[in-house]
Amino acid sequence: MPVGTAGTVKAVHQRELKEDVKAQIILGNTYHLYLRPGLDILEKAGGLHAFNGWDRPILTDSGGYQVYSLAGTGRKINEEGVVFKSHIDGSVHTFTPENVMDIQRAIGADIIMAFDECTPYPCDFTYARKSMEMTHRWLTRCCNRFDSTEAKYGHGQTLFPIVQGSVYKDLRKQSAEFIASAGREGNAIGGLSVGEPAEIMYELTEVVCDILPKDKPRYLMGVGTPANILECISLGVDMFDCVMPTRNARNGMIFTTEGIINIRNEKWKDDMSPIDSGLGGHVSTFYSKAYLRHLVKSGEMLGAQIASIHNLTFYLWLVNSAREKIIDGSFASWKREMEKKLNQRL
Ligand SMILES: Nc1nc(=O)c2cc3nc(NCCN4CCCCC4)[nH]c3cc2[nH]1
Repeated sequence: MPVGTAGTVKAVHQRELKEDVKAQIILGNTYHLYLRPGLDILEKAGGLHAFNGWDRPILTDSGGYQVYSLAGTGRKINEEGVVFKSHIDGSVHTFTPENVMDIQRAIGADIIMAFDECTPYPCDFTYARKSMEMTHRWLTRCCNRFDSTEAKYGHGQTLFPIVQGSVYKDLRKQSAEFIASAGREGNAIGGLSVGEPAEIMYELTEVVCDILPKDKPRYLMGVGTPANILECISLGVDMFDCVMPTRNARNGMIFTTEGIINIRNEKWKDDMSPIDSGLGGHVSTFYSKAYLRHLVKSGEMLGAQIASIHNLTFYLWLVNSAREKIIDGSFASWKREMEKKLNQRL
C-alpha cells in the first residue's frame, strides 16, 4: 500500500498510481490530514477521495504512531488519550480513541485504524504490558464510538484493531487473542519495525499470525524492505505499508528485479540501458539509468517522479508475483531465488 501521508503519494499523480503502479489501497495519516488541510476543508470537499481524486480504497493510520514519531517534545500520554504539539505550528491538540474515530470518519477512509499506543522499543516487560493493556482499553472505546457513528460520504468504512505487546511473546499472544476477539473485518500488527532486529520482527510476526484468524486480512504496519515483505508473506501477512519505495527513491535508491541500484553512483553515468527491463510499466523501460542518474544528481523534480513510480511499480510487482507463486505452489522456491537478488547491490 503506497504511503500518501498528507493526501498525496509524494511526486506521483493519481493516474500514474492507477495506470503504472496499479496500486489498490493507498495510505493517509490522520495526524497530518487533521493538521493540514484540516477537517473543514476535507469535509467541504466531500472527503479525501473527493479532495485528491483517488477513487480506490484509502486506509488511514490513526495518529498514534505519528504523534509518537513526529510531534514535538510536548507529547503527553494518559488514559484519556494523547496531548501533543503540532510539528507545523506548535499548536496544542488532543487525540482520544473517540475523536480519532470521528476524524477518520470525516476523512472518509475506507479502512480506519484503531487508536493505539505504538509501544516504544526497547522497553521493559512491565511498560510493555501496561502499554498493551491501555491499547486494549482504547480499542474498546474505538469500537464503541465507531459502532455508534455512521459513514459520512455514502461509502462503507471498516475498523482494524492493532496488536501490540512489544517484543514479549506472552504479551504478543495475549494481544493477538484480544484483537482477534474483537471480530473486526481485518487485523493489524503494530509495534514492530521500530528499531528491533529483523529476526525479532519475524519471530513475533509468526507468533501473532498463528493466532489472528486466517480468513481475515493481516496487516503488518510500517514494513518494509522487499526481503522483509517476502519473509512476512511466508509467515502469513497479507497487507503492508512502507515509505521506503518513495522515500528511498528521492535519494536515489532504486529497487530492480536484478538488485538494488544507487543511481547516484558514477558507474551509471553513461549506462543507456533501461532502468529495469525486467519490470513492466512505462518509466522502467522508457528511461535510461544514465538519464535518471542525471535527473537525481541535478535535483530535478522529474527524477523524484520517475524513481518513485519505478520503486512503487517494483513493490507492487513483487507482491503480485508472490501472490501468483502462492497460487501455483511455487512460492518457497521463488522466494529463495528472489532473496538472492533483493539484497544484491548492483
Ligand atoms: N497506529 C500504528 N500503530 C503502530 O504500532 C505502528 C507501528 C509502526 N511501525 C512503523 N514502522 C515504520 C518504519 N519505517 C521504515 C522505513 C523508514 C521510515 C520508518 N510504522 C508504524 C505505524 C504504526 N501505526
